[in-house]
Amino acid sequence: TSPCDRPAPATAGLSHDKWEIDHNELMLLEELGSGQFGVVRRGKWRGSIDVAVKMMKEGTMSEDDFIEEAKVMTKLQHPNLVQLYGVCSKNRPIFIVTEYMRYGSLLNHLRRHEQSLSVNQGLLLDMCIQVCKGMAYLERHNYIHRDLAARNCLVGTENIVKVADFGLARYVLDDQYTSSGGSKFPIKWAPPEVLNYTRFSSKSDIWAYGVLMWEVFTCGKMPYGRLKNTEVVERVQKGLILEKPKACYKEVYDVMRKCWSHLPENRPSFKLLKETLVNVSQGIL
Ligand SMILES: CNC(=O)Nc1cc(-c2cccc(-n3cnc4cc(C(C)(C)C)ccc4c3=O)c2C)cn(C)c1=O
Repeated sequence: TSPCDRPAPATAGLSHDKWEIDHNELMLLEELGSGQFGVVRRGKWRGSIDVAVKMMKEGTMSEDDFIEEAKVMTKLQHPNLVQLYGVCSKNRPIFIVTEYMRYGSLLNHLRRHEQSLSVNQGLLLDMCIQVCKGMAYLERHNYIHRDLAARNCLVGTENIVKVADFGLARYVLDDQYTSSGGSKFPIKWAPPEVLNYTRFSSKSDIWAYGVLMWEVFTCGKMPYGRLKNTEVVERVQKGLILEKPKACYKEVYDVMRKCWSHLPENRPSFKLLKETLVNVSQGIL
């Protein structure tokens, strides 16, 4: 009998994993910048969908572990999370294909629009609430970001803010980034238990979220100014915290301070934080 009249094997089509993207369906456009894993470009997927494509530089990522994790990450879907569409893992370098955010990193956005943003605390608080919603979703799914900061959030149209690159820190091969003594380790966003034991948890994400709130209400200042990492470690371990930003309601600063409770168990959950911040925004605005 000819192959065409034999029934297709039951596995036909399943072998093409839905998180695998055919690179022939991608059209690469301008470069957006480069991050921990190398160059990122804007692109079009299937002719019309705007995407960002990370082109993994050799030796920057433990690729096989990541490709395994990608199956889980594509299932994390929320309006305030930058969506992972899939990976092109059949060739090297591998591509990570995500949703495209038109206005780039939140940190650059804050710095660029300081004049108009510094007098609009309602908008600043709304940005913080959007990040909190995305993080509350990750918390519900027991997913830890490990590098939450304004630089790792992205801005879209209508002041939409989304959390990016959640969980990717686990696949970075650069010791300067992964070890707490390294030059690229995000010391200024780390709580005592991470500085001392690199113990990451949703409660360490909460500490980082408090620093992100401080970044938002200072329109992108560097936390602890020009202090060296060693000086920041000393201060944090002694219980010293970031001072209240000038243009920041006391109720908002009180929320930041709760995120910086020395003991992880004394910090709020993202679920509770969201309710608190929404109440604060209704109360003061
Ligand atoms: C104008 N619009 C845009 O530029 N839009 C966009 C810019 C980027 C972009 C461009 C260059 C570098 C990076 N970047 C930055 N930090 C990173 C940090 C990490 C960790 C592991 C250290 C957390 C991993 C990857 C990256 C990374 O790829 C990004 C996110 C990504 N997306 C989705 C956009 O919509």
